[in-house]
Amino acid sequence: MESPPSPCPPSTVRRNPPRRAKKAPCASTLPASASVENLNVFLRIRPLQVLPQVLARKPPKVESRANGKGGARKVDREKTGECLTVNGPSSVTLLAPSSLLDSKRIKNELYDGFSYVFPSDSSQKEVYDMVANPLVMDFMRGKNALLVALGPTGSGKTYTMFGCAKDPGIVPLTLKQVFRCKSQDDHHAMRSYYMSIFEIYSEGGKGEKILDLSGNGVGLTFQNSTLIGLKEVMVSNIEEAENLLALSMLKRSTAATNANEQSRHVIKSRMIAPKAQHHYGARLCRSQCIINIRSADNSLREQDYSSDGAVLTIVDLAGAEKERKTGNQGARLMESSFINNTSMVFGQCLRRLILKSFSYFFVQSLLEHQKNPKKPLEKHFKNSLLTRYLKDYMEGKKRMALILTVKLGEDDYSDTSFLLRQASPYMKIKFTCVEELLIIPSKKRSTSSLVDHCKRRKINVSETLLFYIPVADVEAESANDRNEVFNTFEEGDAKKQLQEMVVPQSSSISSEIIDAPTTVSPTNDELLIELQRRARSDEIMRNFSKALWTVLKQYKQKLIESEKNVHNLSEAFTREENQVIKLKKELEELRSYCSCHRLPVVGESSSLDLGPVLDCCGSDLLTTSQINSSNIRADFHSGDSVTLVDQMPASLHGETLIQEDFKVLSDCGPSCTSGLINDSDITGGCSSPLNSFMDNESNFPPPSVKEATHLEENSRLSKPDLLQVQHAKSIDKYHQRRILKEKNGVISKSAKADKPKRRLLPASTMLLKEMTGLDIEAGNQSKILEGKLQKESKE
Ligand SMILES: Nc1ncnc2c1ncn2[C@@H]1O[C@H](COP(=O)(O)OP(=O)(O)OP(=O)(O)O)[C@@H](O)[C@H]1O
Repeated sequence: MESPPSPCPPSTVRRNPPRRAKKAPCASTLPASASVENLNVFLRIRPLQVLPQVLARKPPKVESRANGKGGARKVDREKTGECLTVNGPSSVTLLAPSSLLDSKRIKNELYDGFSYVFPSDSSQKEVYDMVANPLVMDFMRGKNALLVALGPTGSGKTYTMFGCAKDPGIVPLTLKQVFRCKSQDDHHAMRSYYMSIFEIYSEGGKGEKILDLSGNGVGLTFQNSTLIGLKEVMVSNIEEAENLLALSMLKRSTAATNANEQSRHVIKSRMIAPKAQHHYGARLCRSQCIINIRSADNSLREQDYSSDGAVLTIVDLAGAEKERKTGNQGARLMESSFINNTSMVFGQCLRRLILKSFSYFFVQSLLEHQKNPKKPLEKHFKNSLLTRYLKDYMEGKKRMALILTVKLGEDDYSDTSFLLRQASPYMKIKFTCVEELLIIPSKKRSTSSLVDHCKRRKINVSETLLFYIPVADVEAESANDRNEVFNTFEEGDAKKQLQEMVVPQSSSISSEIIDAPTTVSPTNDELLIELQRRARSDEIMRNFSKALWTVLKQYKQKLIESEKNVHNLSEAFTREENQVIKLKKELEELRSYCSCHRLPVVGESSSLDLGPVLDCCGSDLLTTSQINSSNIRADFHSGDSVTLVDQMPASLHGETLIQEDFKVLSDCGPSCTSGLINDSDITGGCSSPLNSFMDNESNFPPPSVKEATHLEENSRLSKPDLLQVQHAKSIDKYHQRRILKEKNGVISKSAKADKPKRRLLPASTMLLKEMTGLDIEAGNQSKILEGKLQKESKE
């Protein structure tokens, strides 16, 4: 039965949406197969003054508040100096101090939707029954559970969790309940229980440390989501468990700050025996204390114990405090910063859970992630050791409950207001993908058969679906929430996409389930477990694909870089090739200029002027007289000619010739291409290249008168004689030019050094012999012999 939302007076602001307060779950009412649950957030108000008579008085009757009216207690703030009034079992009003109210800056605030509000006169037993007992029952059924106490310093967290000797708190009462069940139920009697207690603290604010309280009090390290070295102590009965608890509490690091000086006075005034104070941690603790109770199946081998069984975790957080108020300095200030940081991170994780419970969280974050892959999915739990340890809870994979403790005094208004504002949205958190750990063997078997069946049916369930299956199955309230979720999406693609993702898949899965053979009739709970398992494997695959994606991206980057390199190299190669082509062209050009190197092809009626040929060989030792021009006349055509350079020995290829000279000599060439040399060739010299050379060479002296007459005489000579004359003239020109250049210092020493040597004579002769088939030397020798004979005959 649900109570109507509390009315909100005009002078009061409603801080959280008017939700129908849920009936506080208790052992008897909590359904075993509840699949979707809200996070239970309880509020406990510490009495304004903790007097011995408070402890001594009898606890009020629970029924009077449970009906929704008994808890309401209108308090006249002016009279009591209280800042909080209880309106009902699920709502409170925070009364602003009169100074702030008068300035109209602040209004009274109404906080609604708590699982239950424990007024200041609530007893420990009452708190246990409402808060912890349902979790203990779940634990005994094999479900994991977590209970966390949150609140400002001195608000009664430790008191609520541990209590005192006379009035034990949640932890000792839990242990009692566990061992009572063990003794009463045969099934539980088969199980063993292990306890581990440790604290996370900061020594002078220098990093977070973990201390094993249940073991030897040694420091622990946290690696890969496990505490290394944490000792689990097996407890067989309530006495053992209580002793271990008392010993551990003695080890717990404590220190008082200015802020809880008052509390210390309270302790003193309560006149609780020091032993009792220490017995259940009534000291003021500046560390996060974590108590684990684990159940294990006796039938399992020892090595399997650690992985088996449910765990009930109870956390007593160190109280957040305002540095301004405490006046902490130095190491104490650092320490309180660490505590505040842990509280803040814890709050961030819970706020993230709120989004997650609205189902579209994953879709939204995945869409965001797809848009901007560099943006990491936020993981606040990594920011503190406690939240890292409680990772599964912080990700909504396991159930938990919160108990907020607040102080009632007007001085505590800001602390109380801060906590209530921070915690009021936590009530929206829903557990939709809790990983169930069923320890009952029969259930295990049925689950595995269901898993096999589902495998056969190839039911494909995505994580998104996981959120909606229970939503579709459960009732109207959940359906409304789903609509809320859809409505939060803007009209357009995103909404369509989400609907497409959800609706067809859920319909397909339901049809699959309907089609399934009637021999297997899995319950919703079992189906949910299977879906959760699948969601987990989906998540693993998603993470794997993310990693793969990252690696592929890196490879792609490398590929692009190497492609660029290849491109650059190919460009360089093309440049080099062009360069080579250019150089080849230049070489060709040079060769083409060097037409005098062309060897005449011996034709049928070839007539050759050997002058240029001899010139090009640099054979200045050859004289016209040595050449029988009539014998070596050749008529060659440019097209048929074979280059002399190609056929010359390597030693003659431009190595022994001075380049400059080579050019000069080569310039004579084209004159030869015209076939037989005309008279004009002799008088006018060579054809254009030679002419141009002659014209350009201003330093070249014009022919003397003597030479002119000699030329005239020559013009009357026969053609073979003319050839001789032309040859002699070109050699003459060559010599003249050399002398001129030497004078002008154009020819360098090295060039002089490269001057053709005498030994070239046989080579050129050989070449000529080869090319023309004429034996110049033989001819010369025969000439000499002829001359000698003539001389002798004259004599
Ligand atoms: N409901 C209560 N009834 C009687 N005494 C209470 C109650 N709540 C708290 N106290 C007393 O108030 C004092 C401070 O409480 P407690 O040490 O539990 O605060 P705390 O929130 O744990 O502080 P811290 O965060 O600094 O550890 C203690 O002496 C405790 O006995």
